[in-house]
Amino acid sequence: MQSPFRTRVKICCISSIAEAQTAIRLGADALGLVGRMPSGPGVVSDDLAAQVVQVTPPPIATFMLTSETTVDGILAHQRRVGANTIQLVDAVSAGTYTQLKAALPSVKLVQVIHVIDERNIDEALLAVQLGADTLLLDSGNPNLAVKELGGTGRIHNWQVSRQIVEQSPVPVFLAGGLNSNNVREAIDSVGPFGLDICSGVRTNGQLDTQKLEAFMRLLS
Ligand SMILES: O=C(O)c1ccccc1N[C@@H]1O[C@H](COP(=O)(O)O)[C@@H](O)[C@H]1O
Repeated sequence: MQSPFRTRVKICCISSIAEAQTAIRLGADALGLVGRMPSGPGVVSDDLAAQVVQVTPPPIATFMLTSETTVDGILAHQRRVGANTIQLVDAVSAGTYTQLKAALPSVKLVQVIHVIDERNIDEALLAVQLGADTLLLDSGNPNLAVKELGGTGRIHNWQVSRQIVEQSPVPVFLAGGLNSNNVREAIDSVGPFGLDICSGVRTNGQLDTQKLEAFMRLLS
């Protein structure tokens, strides 16, 4: 899929209504709300996530990040939060996308691929075949004893990510360690549809307006 005229931006780890409003004011296309995770700095309660969803106007998308892997667990999480997009940060079994779409026809499904090596290309294309609406390439490691499913602040192998972008029939977001120092190189080398950022626009865990403004100015 070709890049849009302006690379889209999802601001993740939203931790208050005020942060959501700041992100929207500065140009975010989507907000990320991190549910319960085995590790990572961005987790918020389902109650807060639901409040942010309630105050977010169209056309801004609300991405609920879930580490649930069963259909029932994912549906229960979505019912608590009400987001219009579900970001699956862990691998799910083959029939999951079809069952989620049947239960939630208007909710979009984003599959995260943690890019480690070229084997992730097949994993990404299979997720699309099975029903993922969008891919998001991040830098976690689901093979660790305590899984890392995102929020690492690290970049990954962007050459593999580029190959996924070139072969994917659906939009691809790039995540993992992005900031205003590397965002231009990320866009030029990977050519993603969108970018997804958490730690790179924060200071001491709080959304930093100056960092976010600097980041947004560098997009094309
Ligand atoms: O932020 C977290 O705590 C988190 C935990 C588990 C899964 C995803 C998480 N956040 C996502 O990770 C990406 C990358 O973060 P960073 O920019 O490298 O800090 C972020 O965009 C969120 O989508």
